[in-house]
Amino acid sequence: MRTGDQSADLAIAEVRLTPILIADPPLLNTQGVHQPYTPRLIIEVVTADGTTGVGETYGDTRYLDLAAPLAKALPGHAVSDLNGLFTLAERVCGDPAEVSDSVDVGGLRGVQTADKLRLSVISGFEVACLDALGKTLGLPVHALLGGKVRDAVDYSAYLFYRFAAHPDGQGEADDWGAALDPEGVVAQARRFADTYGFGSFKLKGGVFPPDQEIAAVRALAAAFPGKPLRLDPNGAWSVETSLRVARELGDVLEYLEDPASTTERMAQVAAGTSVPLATNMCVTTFAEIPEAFTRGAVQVVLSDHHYWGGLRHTQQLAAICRTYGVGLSMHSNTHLGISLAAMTHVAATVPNLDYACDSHYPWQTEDVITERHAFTEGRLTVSDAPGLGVELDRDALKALHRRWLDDDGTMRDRDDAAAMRKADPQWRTPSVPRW
Ligand SMILES: O=C([O-])C(=O)C[C@H](O)[C@@H](O)C(=O)[O-]
Ligand SMILES: [Mg+2]
Repeated sequence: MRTGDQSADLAIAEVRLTPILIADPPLLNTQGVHQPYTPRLIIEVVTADGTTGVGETYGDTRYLDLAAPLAKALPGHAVSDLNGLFTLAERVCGDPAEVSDSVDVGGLRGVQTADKLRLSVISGFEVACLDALGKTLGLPVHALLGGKVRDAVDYSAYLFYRFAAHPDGQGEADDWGAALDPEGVVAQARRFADTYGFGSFKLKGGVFPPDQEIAAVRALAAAFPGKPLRLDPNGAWSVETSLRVARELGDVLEYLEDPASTTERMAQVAAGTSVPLATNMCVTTFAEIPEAFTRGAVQVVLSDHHYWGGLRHTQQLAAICRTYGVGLSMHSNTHLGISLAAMTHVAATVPNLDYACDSHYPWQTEDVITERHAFTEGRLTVSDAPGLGVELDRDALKALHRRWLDDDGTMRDRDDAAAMRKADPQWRTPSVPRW
């Protein structure tokens, strides 16, 4: 690696795509339960003078299908030409075969569109290019994005109802036990607080009838007085139910996340409550912003560099939110340390990141980096090392890729409803509003 070399050859010589399967605990959401293993894609770009940058994104088949032509077209393209990366992707990626208007379970992030799939793929390449560029120039990614405005980024505990073990007995065992009632949720929160120092808590809801989830949030409020709390049923409730929950929990919620699906329903809920509404479902693209913001349907947007199209798009989203006086938080779903590094770099550059970011990372026991990120007092220190500041663990990558190769295809596309059918053969993705 040549650092600080202004005359380095930034042209991409090689791109490596490695699909992997990573262990995921039996976490519950409104669609079902997480699979024992979930797909991710690790992207490496190697410059002509041998610097390697790494990126990470979704690894389901439809993402792999778009990543392959982009990887093939990239050699010769400069890692510094990030605008050109988007143009190239539009030209070579084509339209994905399978796009539906159903909610994408790989992150429960609103409807699927061809653009969103493409942007999710580009984001992994953008991060890899920025990592390579930073390593070449001897600069951290946050410096390439304009510089950090904070030295540490706050994260929130991401609480889930969960089974003790996967219904089919597969997957990696852990010692968290089941969390299916308020006591279980509080015990989980306690462990998150003690181990990582998190000072705010989000409960993934939409799993049990609302009164049970209200009881769980009340129990959290009693156990952690004054701490910011969030509840996210992923659009499972009607407008009436959303308003009832907002009334009952208004005194303890920092925000209510996607209580109802669609901008229309969110606008109706927002009109009837002063509890801020957050979303990572009805505002997930720039095109969805005007209607939602002008109607006051959401007060907080959860950014996510994966599906917004990278770190620079996240900064653009932040600027629009600032303009409209809408708050900004950060969404997460099952991801590894490369993505957490990218999230932390961009979060460090956004002045109006008003809330602690979500991260699934504590639930992930496997990683492809040599040194895992460590939360202290619920925060991650922003790395000043060149690039992302992480190093790929090639042995781990190989082993997780081996798992992907050995899989018969059942785990290669995340399907929480199918995973739930192992426990309940009649289970179908619930239609919304569910309650
Ligand atoms: O709405 C959210 O915050 C998410 O969808 C985050 C995650 O994808 C989560 O719900 C999950 O993985 O079950
Ligand atoms: Mg959400």
